[in-house]
Amino acid sequence: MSTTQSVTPELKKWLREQLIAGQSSVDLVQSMVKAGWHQKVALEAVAAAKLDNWFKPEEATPGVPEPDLRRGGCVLDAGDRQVQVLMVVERPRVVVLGGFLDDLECDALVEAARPRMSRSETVSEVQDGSEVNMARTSRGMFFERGANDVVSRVEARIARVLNWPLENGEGIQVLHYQPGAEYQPHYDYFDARHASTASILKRGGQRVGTLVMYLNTPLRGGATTFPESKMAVQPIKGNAVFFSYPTPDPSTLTLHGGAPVLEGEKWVATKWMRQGRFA
Ligand SMILES: O=C(O)CCC(=O)C(=O)O
Ligand SMILES: [Fe+2]
Repeated sequence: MSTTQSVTPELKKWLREQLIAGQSSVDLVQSMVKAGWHQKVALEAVAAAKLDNWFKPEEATPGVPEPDLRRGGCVLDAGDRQVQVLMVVERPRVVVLGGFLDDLECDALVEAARPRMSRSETVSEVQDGSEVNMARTSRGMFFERGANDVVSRVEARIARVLNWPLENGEGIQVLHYQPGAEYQPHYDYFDARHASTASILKRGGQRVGTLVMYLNTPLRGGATTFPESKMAVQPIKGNAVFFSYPTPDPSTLTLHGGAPVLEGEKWVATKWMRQGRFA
């Protein structure tokens, strides 16, 4: 063969499939060499196929909130501050953000929420409305959208970083977990089988994304866990975990929970984002 071997689209496709099927790069290079390819060409072709298999942000699902990661930025411009991109996962779609809130914002949210906390409720599975649920042993409250200056500032930041209209966001919810308290794994979208879902969906449609912001750092425990992908995000003050789910379906792998707090306490603020305007 000549030294100007060129890799055909068919070969690229085959390499990508082999990599997805679990073939090692070394084995693939060896089989290409056996088939007459120059080692250098084979190495480059396999490396290119590996890159092709990596998640391409421009192919992100439309119709859900999503930070702009197209240019591989490690830091996002949130308007009034720079937010760090700490981890990016394709499926479930999870992005961990660093420095989303500053310490003063975290403290202000906790202090504004503290006098208004009551035992958290979840949407009732049997009747219209919500009820106290043993799976959720935290205490919580909701801020109306734009409830105070800090809430407004944080809501504007969320809309900008996640490219999602502020009007599609529910009011921020603050949760407080004492030692032993947890939020057992659940999906944030509304389950079509529940009696109350039809009336909930009239206000802005389904939830399609969640941002959980950590308002303090517990001493031990309290991670946000994604059991299906065996992933845990540690709750560090000021950081946030974002995840999205284009369909209200377990295939999104967005089952998640708040692991029990083992020592200290845990405060989070959650913003749920709807498909349409949440009025
Ligand atoms: O506390 C956590 O880490 C998770 C909170 C959560 O799942 C929610 O607010 O929907
Ligand atoms: Fe949740």
